Amino acid sequence: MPNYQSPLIPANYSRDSETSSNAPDPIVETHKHEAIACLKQVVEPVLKNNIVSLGMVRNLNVVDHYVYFRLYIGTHQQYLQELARRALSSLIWCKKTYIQVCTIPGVRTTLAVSSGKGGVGKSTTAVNLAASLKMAGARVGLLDADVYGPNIPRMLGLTDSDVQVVETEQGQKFLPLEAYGIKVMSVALLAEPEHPLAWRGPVLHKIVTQFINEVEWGDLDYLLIDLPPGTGDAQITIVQESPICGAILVTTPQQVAISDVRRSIHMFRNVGVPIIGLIENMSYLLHRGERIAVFGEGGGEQIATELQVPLMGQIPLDSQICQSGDTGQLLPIAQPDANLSQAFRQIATGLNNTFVVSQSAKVSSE
Ligand SMILES: Nc1ncnc2c1ncn2[C@@H]1O[C@H](COP(=O)(O)OP(=O)(O)OP(=O)(O)O)[C@@H](O)[C@H]1O
Repeated sequence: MPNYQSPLIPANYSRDSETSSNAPDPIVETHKHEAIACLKQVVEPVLKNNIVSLGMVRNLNVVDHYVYFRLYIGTHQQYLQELARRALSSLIWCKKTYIQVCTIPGVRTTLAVSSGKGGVGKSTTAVNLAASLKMAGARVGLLDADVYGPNIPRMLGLTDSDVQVVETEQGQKFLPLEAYGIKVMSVALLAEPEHPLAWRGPVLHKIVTQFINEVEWGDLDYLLIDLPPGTGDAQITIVQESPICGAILVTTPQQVAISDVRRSIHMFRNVGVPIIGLIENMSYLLHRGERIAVFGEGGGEQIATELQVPLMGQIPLDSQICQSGDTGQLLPIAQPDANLSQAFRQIATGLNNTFVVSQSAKVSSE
């Protein structure tokens, strides 16, 4: 896998030993549980949770007396590797630990923006959230990985732009474009215009891993990844291949959108990626100071309570957001006092309190 530190596979490691028997070896299973229990003692101090619950430890395997796993972390969290190694050293049977560190160089916090179904305003949310984070002083990148409908370049007025390739120490990389101070890369920028993006299986996997690893982002506080809607191949590949710290789910108040969100939440939990929260888009229409619930009421709150995820914010319907989508003007920048801009600002502040502000507080206290 390009740009990931080489996995130091033990010399006597063989994939056959993973598959030689269908029945799980009870000793291996016990050792795996013990290894996970040790890793659960390693706490990420800013997020105040252990690295297993944060979805940072994946593909954990025990072969003979060796523990192998992938550690998905931000560029500022390299120290967790040493803490994980130390935690495992308490296992008397464990002779050596092999950790494959998976990081996007320069990127601190990678967040996925996802939705259970298409058309709920996922890309609109990703773009406006990126703009609000940028307005709050963060360095932001936006990766449009919606292979089935990449429309972020159009939303940012970047349709005719060419992507440059640069030489770096790690080989050739794509240079992201920039709009409103946000770094942008999209599958649409690499595809032929008007050519349908019907990527599947290995091609999809290759494109996605290239995207994640072969873009020269520079230093970013946040990389927002706009995922394709739903819970299919493409989403799972991206989520499994990238150091995503958490997922933000976008829904509308309608019942049908909510049942899809439920499926999405289960998918993220199955692959061990924490849900940061839920954004209810198109929540209401503001008319003469009154909120009109065009698509029903309370859906976001209901699912947030049911599945125990925070409701990060409710975004109103606003016809101006469509204009901004079509003309490349962003409401949080052009009209920071608009109701919709304020709703996004509140969400950005919440994220900054979790990921960036508290992190700088940590750095200054060190
Ligand atoms: N809060 C809002 N108020 C008014 N219109 C909105 C709002 N959010 C999104 N829209 C409009 O809804 C349409 C769909 O939005 P968008 O493309 O962001 O959805 P999506 O979930 O990313 O769709 P897909 O996943 O199918 O690409 C767009 O025309 C967008 O301008």
